[in-house]
Amino acid sequence: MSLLEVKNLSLGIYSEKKKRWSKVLNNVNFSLNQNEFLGIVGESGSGKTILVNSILKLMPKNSKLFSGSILFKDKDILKLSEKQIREIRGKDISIIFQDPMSSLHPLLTVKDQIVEMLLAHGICKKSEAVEIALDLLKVVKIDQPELVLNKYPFMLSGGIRQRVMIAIAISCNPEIIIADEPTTALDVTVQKGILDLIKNFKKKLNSSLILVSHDLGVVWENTDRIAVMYCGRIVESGRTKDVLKKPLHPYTFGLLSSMPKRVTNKLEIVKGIKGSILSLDEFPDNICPFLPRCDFSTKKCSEPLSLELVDNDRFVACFNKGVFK
Ligand SMILES: Nc1ncnc2c1ncn2[C@@H]1O[C@H](COP(=O)(O)OP(=O)(O)OP(=O)(O)O)[C@@H](O)[C@H]1O
Repeated sequence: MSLLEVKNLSLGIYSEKKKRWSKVLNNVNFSLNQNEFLGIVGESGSGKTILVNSILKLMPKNSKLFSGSILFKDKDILKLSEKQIREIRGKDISIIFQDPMSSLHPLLTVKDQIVEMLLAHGICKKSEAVEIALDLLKVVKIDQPELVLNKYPFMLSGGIRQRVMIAIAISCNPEIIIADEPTTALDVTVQKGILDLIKNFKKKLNSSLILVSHDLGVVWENTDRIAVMYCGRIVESGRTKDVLKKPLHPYTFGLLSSMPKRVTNKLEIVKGIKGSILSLDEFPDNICPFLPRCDFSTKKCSEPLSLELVDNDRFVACFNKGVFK
């Protein structure tokens, strides 16, 4: 059985301006197995953040669940009370946000933030907490951890802040760690160090990971399975290597063509995908939302479609699977 199962998840957000609901998640299905690393990719606005935040029941106030469930250890997270979900957050499922500055408490030292997490979940006695906080800073490879322990977030560099965020995320040894664009706010030299740390979760912590990124290279190198999102839907999923070596959905193919490749020391011209992502309420619910941008569409593409199993653990929502090969 899977560790986490997202079933038929549809979520709406109310727009005051338009005076109507937009479906930001549309019948999303995926699962996460024990010790598995799953990548979620897609353009900005495709629904990646809203999806992973839903796993911790952190949906925006102006949202409404239309359908679906998120099963973790036989419990539907979406049906838990605020008190019940608070017991799970950080302890069983933790999240590393894109911008550590906005997720760390600005008025608490690093020590206080880690200690608070450890004590809130009963991980250790008060007398042991500072020692454990120090060890955690060593685990995330922070130099001079004793000094960093007493600093406030604004006194630290972006890379160190993100390492502190990771220390907090792993402090309770959670079963699932969600990393939502964990390196986007950091410069390139720091990114690799953070990704190397995250890679180690698998061996050292035995945790499962959901890694959200718009960078296919990052997902390729760091995950076992991948789900490609477009307009609030998963359009293709499967083993990362299978999907990225032989994409079957034209959107995945387009994302891959948009990756810069170095060829004989010259930068190849990136092909990209024509047009831009639709606003979510612009398209009928069950019609392929990629249709207006697709170079391979046929008449059949204006008929309703859904995500179909095509091979071992490989799902695709397209009538013309792999037609561009
Ligand atoms: N609080 C909110 N109020 C209104 N609309 C929202 C809110 N949060 C998200 N949305 C909308 O939901 C859709 C999905 O947003 P989401 O942030 O999940 O996308 P994303 O794929 O994570 O994008 P990015 O890569 O830029 O973070 C977008 O159309 C976004 O404008």
